[in-house]
Amino acid sequence: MTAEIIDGKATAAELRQKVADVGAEFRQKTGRAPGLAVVLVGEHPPSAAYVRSKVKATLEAGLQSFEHKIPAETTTEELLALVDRLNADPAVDGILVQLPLPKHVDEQAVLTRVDPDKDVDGFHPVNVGRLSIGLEALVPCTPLGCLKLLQKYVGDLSGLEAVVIGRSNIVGKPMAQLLLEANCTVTIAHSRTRDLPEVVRRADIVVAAVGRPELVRGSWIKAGASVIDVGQERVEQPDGTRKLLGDVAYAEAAEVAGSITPVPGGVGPMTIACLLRNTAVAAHRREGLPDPEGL
Ligand SMILES: Nc1nc(=O)c2c([nH]1)NC[C@@H]1CN(c3ccc(C(=O)N[C@@H](CCC(=O)O)C(=O)O)cc3)C=[N+]21
Ligand SMILES: [Mg+2]
Repeated sequence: MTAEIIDGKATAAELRQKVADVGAEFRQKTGRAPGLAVVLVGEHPPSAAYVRSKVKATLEAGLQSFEHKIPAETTTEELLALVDRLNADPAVDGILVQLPLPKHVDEQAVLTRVDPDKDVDGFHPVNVGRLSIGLEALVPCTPLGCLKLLQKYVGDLSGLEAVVIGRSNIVGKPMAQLLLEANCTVTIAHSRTRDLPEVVRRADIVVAAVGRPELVRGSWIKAGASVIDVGQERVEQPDGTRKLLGDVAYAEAAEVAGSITPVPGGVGPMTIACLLRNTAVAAHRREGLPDPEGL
């Protein structure tokens, strides 16, 4: 058996097109396009590359982009002052502070300063709490993208066994909340889990988000399961080239899984599309308009 490939790139392109349509309609109603502010502190090359692709996607969807590149030496106080200005700016519907922040910056203070209504990353404690009690919230982009892929490729998730590997605030925990909301039976596994292979073997849905290249082996996967791979690490190959690897040994897993995301071209593109989606949704809520349909 060979797994169906879950095409994150194509699904993300569809979502981005919907955001573009919804954004154009929003502009007709309000006289402005939804706006996303991205804050990049310092020059960490991978972060700079991610920010470039976010800005490009924002502009391609016809949204307004506000880019703030500030020096690595910026203090917590200065960063809080920038967030305050973005919170007060009526043209800004979404604020994303690119992580990781430099070590001297109080990351939690910065994330908690973002207006929860503009928190398109869904990292503010108010949005975390709202998600956990089933209220309308802005939901973190990576787990939201994973859920959308599962809904498209699996359909109704009700009653399925889901195992999330990884317990980060950015992916693992919100992913578990979303799967629970979708009526899955959810297990969160992590580095201290005893007999991880045996835990994963009972899963109909596996979400791997640990950041350990090819940790999850094909022999861990139940036949027909759906596998979502959030990992992406650049790993040097024997021939000296660098390859992007996920948390799942793809070739092995694809022989047993029912469906699986590739790396690249799986979860990554959905993260960016969901960022645009969250910006459009935040813009509608801020203007008192009903949530756009089909996003
Ligand atoms: N406040 C904040 N919000 C984030 O959402 C956030 C962040 N900080 N910091 C860094 C991580 C990482 N991240 C990715 C987004 C897209 C791809 C992506 O599109 N990846 C491509 C491959 C890209 C490549 O080749 O390197 C793919 O999977 O096909 C990857 C990683 C968002 N992040
Ligand atoms: Mg973890």
